[in-house]
Amino acid sequence: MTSPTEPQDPIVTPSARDGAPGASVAPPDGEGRATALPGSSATAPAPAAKVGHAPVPAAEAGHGDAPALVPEPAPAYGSPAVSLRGLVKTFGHKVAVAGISLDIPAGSFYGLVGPNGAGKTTLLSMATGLLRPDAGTATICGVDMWTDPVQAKRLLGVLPDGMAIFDRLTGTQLVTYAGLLRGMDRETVASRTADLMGVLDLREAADTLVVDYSAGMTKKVTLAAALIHAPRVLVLDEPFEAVDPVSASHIRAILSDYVASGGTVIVSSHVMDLVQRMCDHVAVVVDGQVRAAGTVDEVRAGRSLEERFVELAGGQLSGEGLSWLRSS
Ligand SMILES: Nc1ncnc2c1ncn2[C@@H]1O[C@H](COP(=O)(O)OP(=O)(O)OP(=O)(O)O)[C@@H](O)[C@H]1O
Repeated sequence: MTSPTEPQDPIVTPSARDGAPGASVAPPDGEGRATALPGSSATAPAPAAKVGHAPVPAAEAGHGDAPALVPEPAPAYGSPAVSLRGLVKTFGHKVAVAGISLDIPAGSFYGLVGPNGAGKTTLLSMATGLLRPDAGTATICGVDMWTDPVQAKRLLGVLPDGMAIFDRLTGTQLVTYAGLLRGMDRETVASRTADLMGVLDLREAADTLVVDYSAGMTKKVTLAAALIHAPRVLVLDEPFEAVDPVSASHIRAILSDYVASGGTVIVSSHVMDLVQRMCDHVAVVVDGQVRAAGTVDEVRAGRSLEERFVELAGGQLSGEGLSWLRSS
């Protein structure tokens, strides 16, 4: 279900996947997993100066004779970049998210962890305007996602998990398209696209169709599309899945620079060691609820994050069962 207040973001429908860019642009379905190249239609301010360029002057925000968009002031360090209140989502009888409230401090590198099916993707989809909540609110730098989605999405870059993209474009075309959709001027888009393709080790594949990319390459080019407008908040669902270690290390360096320059990163991951090393905050989601949240040190409470995670998720570290599988 869509409502009149939903953002008019570029959405790739199945028919568009085989067609030209812009062949099928529709609002998000608001139910189930959206198929989207998420983002907004205007340039956001730029804490991500390290992604190849200095911060974007306000004048760059417009193109042609369009008036320049003046960036909103960044929230002070420590105030929430993302604030979630009482978010609920059910699918039939399944309660995917059961009333989650969470504050993500600005300038934090925030990990979201939880077992399979815990509700992480559903939560992030509601926070980023891809899935309408049954109840609750999500605000991005003080802007309500569901009452002012266009403004809220200007502040966001999103790497969704498992969504369709315009894969009949080349990598360069896809990233360029994402920048132009956000109202950036062609020169800046071209220059940043080249930077991103280089940093993400996609230069040789720049003119290859995305449909012919490997899973890791697709992940990287989607990340480039999420970064092109230098958003204030980056939401990344499983960004390292299928990505090789060298590329993963490049991505981590980009994200760390981004956070150091004032950006906020929210990353969902199943790799506890990575979250422990990379993130400064973490929330553990189990059965659609937050079981623990805070700084990584607070949550792990003197143990490894993996041990704490297993404890909170009610699991076990030692292998049991499947006795028939043992060879002796
Ligand atoms: N569109 C949908 N229709 C029906 N059920 C759904 C839908 N999306 C999610 N669910 C259910 O909601 C629950 C939470 O799913 P979600 O994808 O948010 O979990 P997750 O924590 O991201 O899992 P994973 O770590 O495996 O990716 C699961 O039980 C899932 O089956």
